[in-house]
Amino acid sequence: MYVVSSEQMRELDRHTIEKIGIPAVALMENAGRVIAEEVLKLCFQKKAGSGWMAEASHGPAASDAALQYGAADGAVRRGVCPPAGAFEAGAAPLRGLGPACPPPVAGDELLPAEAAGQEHWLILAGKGNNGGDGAAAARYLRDAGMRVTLLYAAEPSTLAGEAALQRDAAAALGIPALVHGRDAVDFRAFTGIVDALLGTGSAGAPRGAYADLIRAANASGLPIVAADIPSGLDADTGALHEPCISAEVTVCLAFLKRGLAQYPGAGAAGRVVVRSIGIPASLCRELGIGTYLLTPHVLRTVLDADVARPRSPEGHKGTYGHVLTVGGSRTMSGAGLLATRAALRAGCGLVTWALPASLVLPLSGAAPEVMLAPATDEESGGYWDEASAERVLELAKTRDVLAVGPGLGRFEGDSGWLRRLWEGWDGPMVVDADALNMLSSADGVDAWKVRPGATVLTPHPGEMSRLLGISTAEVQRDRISAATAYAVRHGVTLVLKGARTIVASPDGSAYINTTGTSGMATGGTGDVLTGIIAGLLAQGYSGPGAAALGVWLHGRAGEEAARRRGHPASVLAGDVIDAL
Ligand SMILES: NC(=O)C1=CN([C@@H]2O[C@H](COP(=O)(O)OP(=O)(O)OC[C@H]3O[C@@H](n4cnc5c(N)ncnc54)[C@H](OP(=O)(O)O)[C@@H]3O)[C@@H](O)[C@H]2O)[C@@H](O)CC1
Ligand SMILES: Nc1ncnc2c1ncn2[C@@H]1O[C@H](COP(=O)(O)OP(=O)(O)O)[C@@H](O)[C@H]1O
Ligand SMILES: [K+]
Repeated sequence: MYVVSSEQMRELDRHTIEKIGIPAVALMENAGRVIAEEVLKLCFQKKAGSGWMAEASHGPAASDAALQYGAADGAVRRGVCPPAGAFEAGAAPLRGLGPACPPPVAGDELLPAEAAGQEHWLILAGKGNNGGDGAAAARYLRDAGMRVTLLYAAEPSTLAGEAALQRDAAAALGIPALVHGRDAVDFRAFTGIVDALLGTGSAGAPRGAYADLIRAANASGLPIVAADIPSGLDADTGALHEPCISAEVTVCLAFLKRGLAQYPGAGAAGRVVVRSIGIPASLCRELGIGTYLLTPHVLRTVLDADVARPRSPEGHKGTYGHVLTVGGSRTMSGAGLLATRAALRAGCGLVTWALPASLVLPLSGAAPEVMLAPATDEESGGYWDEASAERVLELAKTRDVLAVGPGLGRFEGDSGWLRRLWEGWDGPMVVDADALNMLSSADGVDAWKVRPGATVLTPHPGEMSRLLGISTAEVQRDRISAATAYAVRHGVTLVLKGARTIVASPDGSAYINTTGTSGMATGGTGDVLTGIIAGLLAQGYSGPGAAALGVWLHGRAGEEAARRRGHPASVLAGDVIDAL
């Protein structure tokens, strides 16, 4: 699934209208229609969930709707909404039972007429095209049997172009139109709100009437369906302006906007449904859009990485590569162990763990599948030293991938030590934890050799802030840009961790992950990720492929660990490895 910025969305709109010849008003008409459809589905879901449908439905309308949602799987009884964007034409006829053909279904009747008649929705409309979408949606909702009232943020005469056409069409149908500041509005008279105040053309915090209406809508307690984005959300970064709509559903038009894929925006948007409005997806490819939501389909088709991870029946341990983990120290040996075990669970053939010499004996047997290699002299007291770089390079000669950082600690001359590995080892390398801090404190990183092998950096936001020399808050304000800019500039794959982890590749493309759980906010899960990515690199995946598949699998394993434990709060990093 493509993820676009406002600027890219404008380009896609322009191209569709000017080059393909689809009139702007047709796009807006489609927008209005899909927004209305999602409102009707939400109403249906709420009615079905409340049991109203079962009690009140003796008439044909309710059974029509049930047919449309495929009642056979029990979805209607449980009040579960059908999959986003999926409209069933009708349930399959029951063969051999009853009439051969089901009765005709009114395809537009998404909500039984009786239920629609109980709804009265307030459509908040801005003066731009987002407001035009709202006016178009109002007509479809009215046509479905709902009462609707438009509330304009500005004098309706200020609407222009397609939005003015939609305003006039709604007025011609007699849809009541109120204007903020002129007409008194009691929000308690309504059953739901469509937020069509501000879309991708908005800039900065909502002003004046827009801010008043957003506050009133949030305070009303009514369900809010946002058109395209919640008003007040920065569509590019996911930052929330004050105030910002808190939506139950966001009907995102054409393509997912960046701000809906990142927190805190994802939280304000509620359930996000991306609906087509006639802008062809092939245009994204033509216009070079390279930001994606990370799905198994994107992994397979864009990154050549299959979540099924097929293995050759005749493969042997040599087929799947050998990882050298470089990490662990006296007070943080567990980090090295977690990365090492995770690499094995990710499916590589062999793992050797290089660690300070005095830790070898105490840790022998901690993971029987792992080989241990002393990387320092006995005197190091369980910590790393500058001289160990040569020994690590020697060990690396017979291994395929280096995973450097978990539990490493800092030591005298460590940035020079990292540079020795960076420039002396040409194969794939994962750089994490204190190795990232060594990189941050190194002088003149730009002069370091460009590595021929894949280089994957896995910072959390704090480590990213040190790499960029900006605050963590600044990193979080626009995570996609921060990750992409660094990856392109330094020719590395950069994994910016945290909820909705971003994988940025050196060619400028970026992938936003959606797997994972808050249960993974616990010490050691980052070390597990490092091991997984190293294990995948050893099996021959590209840097971006290993990083993206690794992040996806890591999140899925975290979800599974939370399920097994019964609560996310009880997940330990080791559980994530066990769930792989
Ligand atoms: N063909 C297309 O393009 C299609 C577009 N589509 C839809 O259009 C949306 C984009 O529409 P858009 O570009 O007209 O901008 P939009 O989001 O309505 O806001 C602009 C208006 O808001 C105002 N305003 C801005 N910032 C403000 C603030 N902070 N506080 C207060 N006011 C503020 C600004 O006023 P101004 O500052 O210019 O006086 C201007 O009047 C897109 O999200 C999708 O829903 C679909 O119909 C499909 C076809
Ligand atoms: N709320 C969350 N949702 C999804 N994933 C999360 C969440 N919180 C943390 N994670 C994941 O857990 C891992 C934590 O890594 P990190 O901060 O490096 O921990 P550590 O250094 O203790 O190993 C990252 O992969 C991060 O994306
Ligand atoms: K909106």
